[in-house]
Amino acid sequence: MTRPVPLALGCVADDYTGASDLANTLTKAGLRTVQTIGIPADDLALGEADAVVVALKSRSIEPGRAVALSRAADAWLRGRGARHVMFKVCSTFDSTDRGNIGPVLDALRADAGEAVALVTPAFPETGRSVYQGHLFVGAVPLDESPLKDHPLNPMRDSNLVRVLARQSAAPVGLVDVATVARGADAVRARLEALAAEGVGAAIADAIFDADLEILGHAALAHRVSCGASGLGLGLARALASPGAPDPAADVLAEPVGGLSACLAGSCSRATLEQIAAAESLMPVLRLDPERLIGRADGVDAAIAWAGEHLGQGPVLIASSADPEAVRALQARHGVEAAGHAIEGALARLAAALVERGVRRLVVAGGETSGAVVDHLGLRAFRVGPEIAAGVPVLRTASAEPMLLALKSGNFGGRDFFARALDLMR
Ligand SMILES: Nc1ncnc2c1ncn2[C@@H]1O[C@H](COP(=O)(O)OP(=O)(O)O)[C@@H](O)[C@H]1O
Ligand SMILES: O=C(O)[C@@H](O)C(=O)COP(=O)(O)O
Repeated sequence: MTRPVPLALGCVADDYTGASDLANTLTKAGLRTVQTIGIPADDLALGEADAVVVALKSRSIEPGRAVALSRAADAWLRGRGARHVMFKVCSTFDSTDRGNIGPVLDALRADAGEAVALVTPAFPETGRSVYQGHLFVGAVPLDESPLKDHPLNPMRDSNLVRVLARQSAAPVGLVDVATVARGADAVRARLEALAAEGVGAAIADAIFDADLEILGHAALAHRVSCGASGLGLGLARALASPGAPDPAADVLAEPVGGLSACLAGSCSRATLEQIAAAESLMPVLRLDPERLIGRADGVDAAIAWAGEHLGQGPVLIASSADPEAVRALQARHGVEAAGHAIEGALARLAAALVERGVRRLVVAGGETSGAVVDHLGLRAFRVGPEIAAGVPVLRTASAEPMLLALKSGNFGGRDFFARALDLMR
């Protein structure tokens, strides 16, 4: 039996949309990338892959469980020859004081035998930049952005050195923009100096892609790093062979046919605008969340509604609501109970849609996508062309293939749903 080619890069992502965002970036930079859902079976045939992104649903679960899953994913990737593993977190650093970024990174760093790990959620293409350790979303600090109202992890502090320190065992330091501007050797030297002071993680400033290229080179001197797609870009550019053929080219070569539908559980501002824009293009059903929590009649009614419309073209079904309505619902049912119940309802709805012939499915929301993909039992995707920054078309590797788009709540322009459906044929 021939031995598989060692992976150039391994990645552990803390949610499914985040994983496909990273897989998109790696693919665009020329790495042949496979996204798996959960830790793959030992004998998964990867084909010709340079990178594997293992998608976990570990962002908002109990920290001990997130650590265990991430360590197992890391061990699988190391077993496939990955020398460097990047832990993919959200570009808006979604987490709470309990974690899970700090506890997972502490564990992966200890397993890798590293004293310090470089951390940056910067992703300039989507407006995320880090300056003096403060995360900006577009022109505003994180704590003034819509992320301050996230249903599961409201982000109320833009100073990431402070945010990560609250959830890490070791002190957290800073690699500032002036050091990054001096190049990869200066960044490596700064990391060594921080490690000598006992610092376990270093937030690195990055404003432009060029900064991330420097950080990617510097990070490869270590066995583990942590960041969002921007760091993936830096790592991929440092690893990809120049002039490699486009790895996304053949994913849409064969149409999958079938019906198409969109589901939205994201309450992010971008998604709310995209749903409003879709209303002039396709039938939109706005779910009453009270009928999804502890009851099944909301899902049954939505399935019946979809049955009437699906034959005529795509439909969109959304539980999404504005921050005030989200807070009111959470006050009545609890944050986690409300979130999980709605995710579960949308997942059951997705399964019913697939049963009725949907083969092209767009899902908005990270946790929502996780619930849907799990419920559908999908295990691995090939990564196709980009719909919008951070969102590729995914193709299942199954005998009866499906096309999916898993959209992070914050991503995409107003016309996202139309663009996705146009590409997914
Ligand atoms: N109307 C609603 N009220 C409260 N929570 C909701 C509502 N609709 C969806 N949710 C929950 O909000 C969370 C949105 O998270 P997610 O799907 O990750 O979206 P995003 O990518 O925007 O963060 C999910 O847990 C979802 O079930
Ligand atoms: O890095 C990002 O912003 C995304 O890849 C991501 O992880 C977003 O998370 P969700 O909004 O929960 O999809």
